[in-house]
Amino acid sequence: MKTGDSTLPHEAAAATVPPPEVLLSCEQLVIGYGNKALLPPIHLQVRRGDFVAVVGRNGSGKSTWFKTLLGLLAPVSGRIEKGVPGMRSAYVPQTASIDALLPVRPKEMVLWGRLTGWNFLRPFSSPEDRRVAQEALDTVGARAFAHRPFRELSEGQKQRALLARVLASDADLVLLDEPTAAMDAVAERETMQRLAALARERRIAVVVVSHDLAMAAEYASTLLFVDREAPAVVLGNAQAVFTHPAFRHQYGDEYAARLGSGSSLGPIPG
Ligand SMILES: Nc1ncnc2c1ncn2[C@@H]1O[C@H](COP(=O)(O)OP(=O)(O)OP(=O)(O)O)[C@@H](O)[C@H]1O
Repeated sequence: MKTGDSTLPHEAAAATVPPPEVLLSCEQLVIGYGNKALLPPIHLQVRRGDFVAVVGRNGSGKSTWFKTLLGLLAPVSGRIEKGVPGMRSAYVPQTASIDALLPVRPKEMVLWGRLTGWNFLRPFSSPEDRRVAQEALDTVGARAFAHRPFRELSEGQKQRALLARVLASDADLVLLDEPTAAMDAVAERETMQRLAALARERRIAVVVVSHDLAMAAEYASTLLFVDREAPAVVLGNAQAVFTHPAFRHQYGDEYAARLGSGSSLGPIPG
């Protein structure tokens, strides 16, 4: 069993500059069901400004890690620390899991993203809330369908609405489970660009599950590769992950090499 290097790139920065705050920390975290470990221990720190992409094949444990971070599933062992006091987190589930729940329109959904704690007692949103919500809807190109029922939207439109909610939420830490799965190629790239900009400019920590490895490599500062079969957890930059034996075993040497070289990618062989 292999555990990757847990040092994120900025940790190598000059010792005189204090590192950004840690917003999420997993200490030898073992995830699984019914006390049965799914993966080797996950050991990482996510700081302000980090953009971490979680990659791995279907059934490899990505959503299980998210569920554990959210407190929906108890860790088998190890610890999770959520950063600083008063920190706000936002979670964007895979679209399918909220479809039926919401007889609501994107406009309200995004506004509600601004409410937390005692704010729930405030019956009306403020002009500032409405301004921020509208700006978020515009940013993701959702203005045209902001007033339509959420459940009538296309999958890609739903994902845009969910992204607008994150933009409006002022969260410090954002966890997104396959936020671009139903988007067209242009929207997907725009979304990854926006998430990278959020991390960089607003100093938010972004953790995103993605099956688009080339896009993850291009925009994320760090990749977390999980592989239930090996089993393995590999943390590092794209180069380190794509050359790792466990990754090459799962995706094939040729495909991994093409990813590593950044050349144009065809479908995954096999
Ligand atoms: N409630 C559960 N009890 C037991 N095993 C489960 C449960 N939910 C999921 N699993 C198993 O845990 C493994 C990891 O599932 P998980 O949903 O974390 O994968 P994933 O990497 O998110 O996959 P995908 O890319 O398909 O979304 C799978 O083998 C799955 O069958």
